[in-house]
Amino acid sequence: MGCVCSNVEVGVGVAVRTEGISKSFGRQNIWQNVTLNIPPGEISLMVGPSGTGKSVFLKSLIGLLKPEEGEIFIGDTNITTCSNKELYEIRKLFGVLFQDGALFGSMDLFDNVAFPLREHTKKSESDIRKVVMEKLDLVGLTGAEGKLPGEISGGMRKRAGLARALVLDPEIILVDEPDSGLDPVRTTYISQLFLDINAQIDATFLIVSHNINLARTVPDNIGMLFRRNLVMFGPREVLLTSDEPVVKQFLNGRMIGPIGMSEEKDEAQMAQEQALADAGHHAGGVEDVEGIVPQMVATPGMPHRKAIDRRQARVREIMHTLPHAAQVAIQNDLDATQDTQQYSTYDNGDQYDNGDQYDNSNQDTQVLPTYNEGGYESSPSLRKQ
Ligand SMILES: Nc1ncnc2c1ncn2[C@@H]1O[C@H](COP(=O)(O)OP(=O)(O)OP(=O)(O)O)[C@@H](O)[C@H]1O
Repeated sequence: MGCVCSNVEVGVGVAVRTEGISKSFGRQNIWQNVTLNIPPGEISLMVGPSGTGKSVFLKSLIGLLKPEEGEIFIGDTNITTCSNKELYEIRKLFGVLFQDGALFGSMDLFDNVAFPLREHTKKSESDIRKVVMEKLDLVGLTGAEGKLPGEISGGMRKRAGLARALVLDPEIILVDEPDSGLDPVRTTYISQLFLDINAQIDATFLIVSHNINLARTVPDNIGMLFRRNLVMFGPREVLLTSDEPVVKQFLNGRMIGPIGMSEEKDEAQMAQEQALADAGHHAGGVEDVEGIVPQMVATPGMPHRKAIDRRQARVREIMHTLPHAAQVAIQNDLDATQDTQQYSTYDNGDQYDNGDQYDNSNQDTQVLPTYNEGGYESSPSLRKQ
């Protein structure tokens, strides 16, 4: 397990793995049989309509909620069976940014950010000051340390929450809806911070969000929860080029598709909405975005984001298991990176003559690739409930 110290990085963030986990509250099943590997040191994003259990998933990963079935591994530790003492130690690997920053209203930003250091370390006050000021600087809040949470904007509160999430040098950073309550510009600023922090400390990120812009431009990997199942999890190119109706609908924010106002739609409602759209009624969203928009990069001057190299090596190995469109997008990206050593060039050249390597013929069962140790395996999705 790697360790990240204040200024010196000596390892990569920790891998997070779930094996067939299911969670219910009483008779309400939230999700079932969720198996995925979150690659260490990369930025992963979980999307899904409201109420699909994204926050419950995050809370399960740090042991705040316990799935009734399955196992969760943080590095090598199975947190579903480990002792409370071990769980306490494992939690120190995490930095968590909750939706509202979860700051103490009566403490100024300095004391809020210092809180975990005073609780969990024996650092002197002068060392605490050094760390707190460094983290406040990292999130652009130098000068605001004396303010109370009630005196600053929502965006600043989130950044203060992020500074607090960073003070114990986490190896895994969980972020719950970073965009909630933020305008699109501030959301992009905080997204830039995630990429910069990832470049600096190589921590594993899992962000939960329904923000389409963020999904398209920030993560290395994307997963989607829908109808109590993990529909897919894989490199960004897999979801961003997917023809899966629920994924396309979600990423374009349209009414047409399986997602309804309440969690799901029946066939009759889908047919009625399609008929309205065919008759010219605007189904919402923007025009379908086809293909991949460039991924954001770390701010110039930041260290090179090593997650890019690791992900490329990983994706190269399993490329032949991916859908054709994802292969094309990945190859374009690999070529662009080779040419420019940047991760931002977009070229839509079609380098594959056909999708032979990916057998997509089984349209009825809608099998989709889910990343697992060593590659992708097909997992049934959108099972009719
Ligand atoms: N502690 C709890 N006890 C009972 N039910 C809960 C608890 N926590 C969450 N739930 C229920 O689990 C479901 C999923 O909630 P969750 O907040 O994880 O969804 P979400 O996908 O994060 O939604 P949103 O995008 O709207 O934040 C909801 O129906 C919620 O009411």
